[in-house]
Amino acid sequence: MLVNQLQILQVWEGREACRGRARAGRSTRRVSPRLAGQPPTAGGALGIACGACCFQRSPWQMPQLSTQHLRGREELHLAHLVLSFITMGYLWQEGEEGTVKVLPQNLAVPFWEVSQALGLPPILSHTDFVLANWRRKNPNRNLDTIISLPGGESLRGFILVTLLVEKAAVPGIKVGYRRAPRTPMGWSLLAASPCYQPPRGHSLPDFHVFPLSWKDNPAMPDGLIYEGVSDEPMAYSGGSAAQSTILHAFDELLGIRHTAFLHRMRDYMPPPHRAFVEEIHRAPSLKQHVLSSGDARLCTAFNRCISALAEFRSYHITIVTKYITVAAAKAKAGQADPGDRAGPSAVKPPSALEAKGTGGSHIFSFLKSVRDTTREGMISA
Ligand code: HEM
Repeated sequence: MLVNQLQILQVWEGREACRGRARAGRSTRRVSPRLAGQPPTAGGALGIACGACCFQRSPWQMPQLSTQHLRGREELHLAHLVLSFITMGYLWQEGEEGTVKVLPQNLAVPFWEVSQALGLPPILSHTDFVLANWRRKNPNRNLDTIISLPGGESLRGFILVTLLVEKAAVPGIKVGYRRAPRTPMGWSLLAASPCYQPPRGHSLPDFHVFPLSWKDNPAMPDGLIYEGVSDEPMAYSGGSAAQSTILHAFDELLGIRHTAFLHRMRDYMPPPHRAFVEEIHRAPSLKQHVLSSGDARLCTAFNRCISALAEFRSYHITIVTKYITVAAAKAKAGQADPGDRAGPSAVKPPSALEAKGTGGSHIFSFLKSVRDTTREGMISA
């Protein structure tokens, strides 16, 4: 079977999958086939809400997907989204133990080709997980994700909340780009903060599937071999909102310099986003302009933007604290989120976030240092 662009679109919309299931009278498999003593499949164990059953065969048996029919950025992004989720399902279907070291050629080659065409790394990034992963339920209704992972409603809520934060930042980005000193960027960030709250009825997410990295990950110390692409393993960081362009753009606009880690995250942005951030970096300094103007009102407006950015980051730290504490407590009690169909083991926080004696202290010191560096960007009176 040659999977062309149309089939990928059908996978996206889940229509073919649903029809296929209806014809065959079977339901979507949600149990790990490896655990069930069957060969692993590309998407089955993911419980992907869309067309996973199109990929109910092992990637080793699956025909090599052709990317030659994909046209335009939208289709490429959609293909990247689908291939990245299938890859994640294949690699992590049994959690962090017993991870595979080789991505089969049938999956690796098309994933690599689509990634090259988009200038994105061949891994599920923020671009896939959030920016490309939404649709309207119908023209007048609310947003929904295209693909989700086990994690129930809470994970779907997390994806959409992050998307709303991106949306809330748009006015700030627009004004910031025009570099008007009386930017309402601060308001934009303040408007984004409440978006952090889980939507009504949704609890905090159980990210048992995170971190989905094969860089600096003890479970995959050498990275991943993309069969048919290279014999050498390659290492990539998984998706994180640290790869979101909005915060990088605001930081550059306000002259805030951050860590090597955050800089490295720019490699995970779509090239036009990266170019946008770099263009702001190259432009004459806004802070210098405000300072040399000697205008007290400009200084106040500038500082208000810095405060809003620091407040936003403080709020984020509060949410991350809640998540780590709640997830650790749930894991201890062996409780699952009611919306999570994957069972009690699913509430186990990922090892990188786990309070393994450190209480996740490395994460908090990182996030706090980013917040404190932001505060240091203030113009003193
Ligand atoms: C329960 C929800 C969340 C958790 C547990 C969480 C966790 C984390 C963690 C652990 C990091 C450290 C970097 C990394 O490991 O990649 C991080 C960074 C970051 N997160 Fe979140 N996050 C959450 C929600 C959000 C949302 C909704 C946004 C909105 C865009 C966001 C934006 C960021 C940004 C921009 C960074 C980079 C650090 C910075 O610029 O301050 N996070 N997050």
